[in-house]
Amino acid sequence: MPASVLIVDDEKNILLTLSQSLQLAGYRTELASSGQVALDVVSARPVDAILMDVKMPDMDGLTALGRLHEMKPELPVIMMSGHGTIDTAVKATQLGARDFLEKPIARDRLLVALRNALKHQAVMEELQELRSQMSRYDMVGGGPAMQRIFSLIQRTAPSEGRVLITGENGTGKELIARALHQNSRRKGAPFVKLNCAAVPHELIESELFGHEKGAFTGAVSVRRGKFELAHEGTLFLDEIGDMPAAMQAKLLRVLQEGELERVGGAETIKVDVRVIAATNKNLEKEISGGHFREDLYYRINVVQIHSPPLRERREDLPDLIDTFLKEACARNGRKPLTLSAEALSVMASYDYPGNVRELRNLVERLAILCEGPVVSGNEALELLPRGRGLSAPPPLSAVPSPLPPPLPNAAIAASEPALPRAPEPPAPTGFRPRVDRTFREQVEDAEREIILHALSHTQDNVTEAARLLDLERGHFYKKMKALGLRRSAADKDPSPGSSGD
Ligand SMILES: Nc1ncnc2c1ncn2[C@@H]1O[C@H](COP(=O)(O)OP(=O)(O)OP(=O)(O)O)[C@@H](O)[C@H]1O
Repeated sequence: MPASVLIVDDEKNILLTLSQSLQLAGYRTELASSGQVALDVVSARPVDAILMDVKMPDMDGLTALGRLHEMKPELPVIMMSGHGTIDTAVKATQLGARDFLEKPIARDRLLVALRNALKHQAVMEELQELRSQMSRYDMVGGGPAMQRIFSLIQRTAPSEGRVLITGENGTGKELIARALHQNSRRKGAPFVKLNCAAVPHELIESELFGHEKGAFTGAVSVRRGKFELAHEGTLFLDEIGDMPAAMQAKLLRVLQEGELERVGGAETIKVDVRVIAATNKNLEKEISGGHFREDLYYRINVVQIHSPPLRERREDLPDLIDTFLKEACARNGRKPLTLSAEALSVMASYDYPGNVRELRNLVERLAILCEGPVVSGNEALELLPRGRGLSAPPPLSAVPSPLPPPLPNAAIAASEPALPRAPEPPAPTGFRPRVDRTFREQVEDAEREIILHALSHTQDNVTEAARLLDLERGHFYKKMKALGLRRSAADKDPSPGSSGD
């Protein structure tokens, strides 16, 4: 549909001439003989742009412009005047006019001004839509990759289609899964998450399907699994590429038939769950290597959303940094910080192997350590891990900075409370600090490692393992439970209940 232009002038001839020119150029026109009539038209029906004279009896153009701007700040208005002075033009711009034309008006100049005003308007509307999508999905990023993701979320969320989200760690896969749930008809029901890589293989079935009382050692009461908990809602299976083969077959059955049995149970339970899965692995490679079932892959991969690494969408960095900086400053009770152009270019030269999660942590660190109010290039430089991931040398010479250098990992470890002494201290087996998992997740990983190591050292004797780590036996049990570890059949201890915890 052609754009509609409201022309406002008290001189009939001008109204008719301008209207003719615009109609010839393909616009629809409406005519108003005064500022008041223009206000009435705009409040009655939509117009796309206004062309308005300054000098009119009753209500002059500038007064009408001020009122219009209050009513519809986004509506583009082009002012025109036969006695245009610089002052009037400046005033009109201050009141929100998009352009100012001098009478007599050259047709070409008029058409260019109108085209520009409408184009500007379209861009603003697009930006507005993007902003509202971003706040709707709790995700930041206006670049083409994020726009593609928003559009896929918008089209997929209302359906029942299963979605496979792929991408490196920390790229926002869980946020996408949550956005899909929040924008689906299931949003009133639970969103339940299971990280398949974080649960020991022998526990994953009972985590997903639940268990009956006495199903195995430690199953002291009936427990509903994640599928039951997610009934009528969404189950997010993170790191599905790490699901053990036996479990993949069982998952396939639930996806095909919508029913399951709890571990140790005979009753068949019907579930209505939308499954969204995520992985940082290449599942096609996993299939060729015999580690992932092809039939399961096709079941979970109805729609695929790929979340690219941050280094491939650097255009999102300014928005992400700005958002995280505002959040971090508010959280740490300090005045808002801004980034200098040098700091931004330093931050943009880093590759972020831990993706958005790593960026968020670095920005938090900036908010805590920088003096402000503007972060300098050197402060940003000091913040980045040295010698890792820089895609190009930062454009600054490394001069001394007011910031302390980043804490080496050893120093961080040294500032943590030391583990209790034990007669034969078991060392964590394979834990390495990572930037792609949160602090809490890494501490839990380390705790799980320590406990499993102690248990293997004592042939699963819990009392002995707790003693070795200098922990209360009851506390040791609680920790195991919180970390998703269960006592194995080999555990020769009496039940934790008998210890009174
Ligand atoms: N587009 C985004 N806008 C705002 N925050 C984001 C965005 N993408 C990721 N984040 C933030 O980055 C962190 C990691 O995101 P998320 O947990 O969704 O990533 P993930 O890909 O699921 O990671 P993992 O594979 O390690 O589970 C979170 O703090 C999240 O809020």
